[in-house]
Amino acid sequence: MAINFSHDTLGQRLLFGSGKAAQHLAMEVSRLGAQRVMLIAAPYESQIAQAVTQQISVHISYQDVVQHVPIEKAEDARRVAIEHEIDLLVCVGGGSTTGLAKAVAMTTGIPIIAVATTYAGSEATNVWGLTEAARKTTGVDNKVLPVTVVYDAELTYSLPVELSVASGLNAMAHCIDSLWAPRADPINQALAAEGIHALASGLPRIAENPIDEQGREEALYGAYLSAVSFASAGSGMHHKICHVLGGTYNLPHAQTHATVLPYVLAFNAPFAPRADARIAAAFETSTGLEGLNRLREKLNAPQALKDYGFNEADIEEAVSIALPIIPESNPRPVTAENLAELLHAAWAGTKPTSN
Ligand SMILES: NC(=O)C1=CN([C@@H]2O[C@H](COP(=O)(O)OP(=O)(O)OC[C@H]3O[C@@H](n4cnc5c(N)ncnc54)[C@H](O)[C@@H]3O)[C@@H](O)[C@H]2O)C=CC1
Ligand SMILES: O=C(O)/C=C\C(=O)CC(=O)O
Repeated sequence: MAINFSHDTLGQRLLFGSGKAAQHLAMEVSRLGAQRVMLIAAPYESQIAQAVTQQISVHISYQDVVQHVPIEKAEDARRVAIEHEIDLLVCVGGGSTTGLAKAVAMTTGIPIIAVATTYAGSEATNVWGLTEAARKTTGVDNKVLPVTVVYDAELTYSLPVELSVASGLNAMAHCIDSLWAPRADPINQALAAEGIHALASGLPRIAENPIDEQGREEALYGAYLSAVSFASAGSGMHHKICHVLGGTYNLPHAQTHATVLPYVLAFNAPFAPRADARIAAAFETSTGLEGLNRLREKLNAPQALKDYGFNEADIEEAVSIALPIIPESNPRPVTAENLAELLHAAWAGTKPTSN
């Protein structure tokens, strides 16, 4: 078969090493010649942030982080950065913290160093997200891509197992959705497949022992691959559904991804045999869904959207918001009926099966 595609690779430095975050961060701050650092870290992440920034000088610390980046929070952080003439943003935390740093970078152009402490992967994408009037908007802008990412598995030891599992499955969703997303190509598909493999290996080790260094390192490695493939391939059907659930109904991000993913895989797999074969190979199972379901059982993964605050009565509205934004690249035609059926199943937590 002829090989014919175009692919953009984003430029970013990655420093990966357990126990080395403080040293790596100091090295990067000095390399960039930054004088006025704004540290962004949520209250839960402040202990980690304190340890990681001990070798650098922080001009101001900012903690007002809210998931899905409400516009008024973004505007306040931008104001603070401008008032303090900040020349470098250092964010230490999960996707919400990185998301706030990105919102500041988007309008000010201030560079970011991201020290990631979950598996959301925002640190490795040029995708921003903002929520205004109960609608989440996402966009792409290279200004928001952190110049450097620092990964240190030890910083993730404190992430509770339940959140590690949900966040790891958010990364898994980046990989799986990338296989049929609008800009899917052989390069991002290869990264996605390796990401699935790494996450499937690392996450069960974490569920068994949250301070398992190998498991934590594999999960971070998988998260990075997942984010690079997602940034390159774009948002597929799965991400569009989850953005509506997160932005409009304020559902928790990682748990929502973890719950919806098997339903989207079950929905698309019969219409995407090559993607399914790739997912199955990465899981070393006979179908992708078998691999994902087995992993989810091992991890005791989130099961039903009703457990995370989604109301059955909101399904119709969610369908009407999500349907127009589902990409045409989706392998299976999506209708109001089959999307409502998918959301009903995800709401109730019935076993995801292909038909
Ligand atoms: N722009 C992009 O490419 C992406 C953006 N996102 C965005 O990221 C947000 C979700 O990020 P998540 O990381 O799932 O959640 P999060 O950043 O909201 O973190 C969840 C909770 O875990 C705590 N936490 C983080 N790291 C910890 C650690 N090591 N130990 C103990 N507690 C820790 C946080 O303080 C928070 O309370 C959403 O707003 C989502 O839209 C997610 C993926 C990609
Ligand atoms: O849904 C995801 O995991 C990926 C992208 C976003 O969440 C976009 C954002 O809101 O920053």
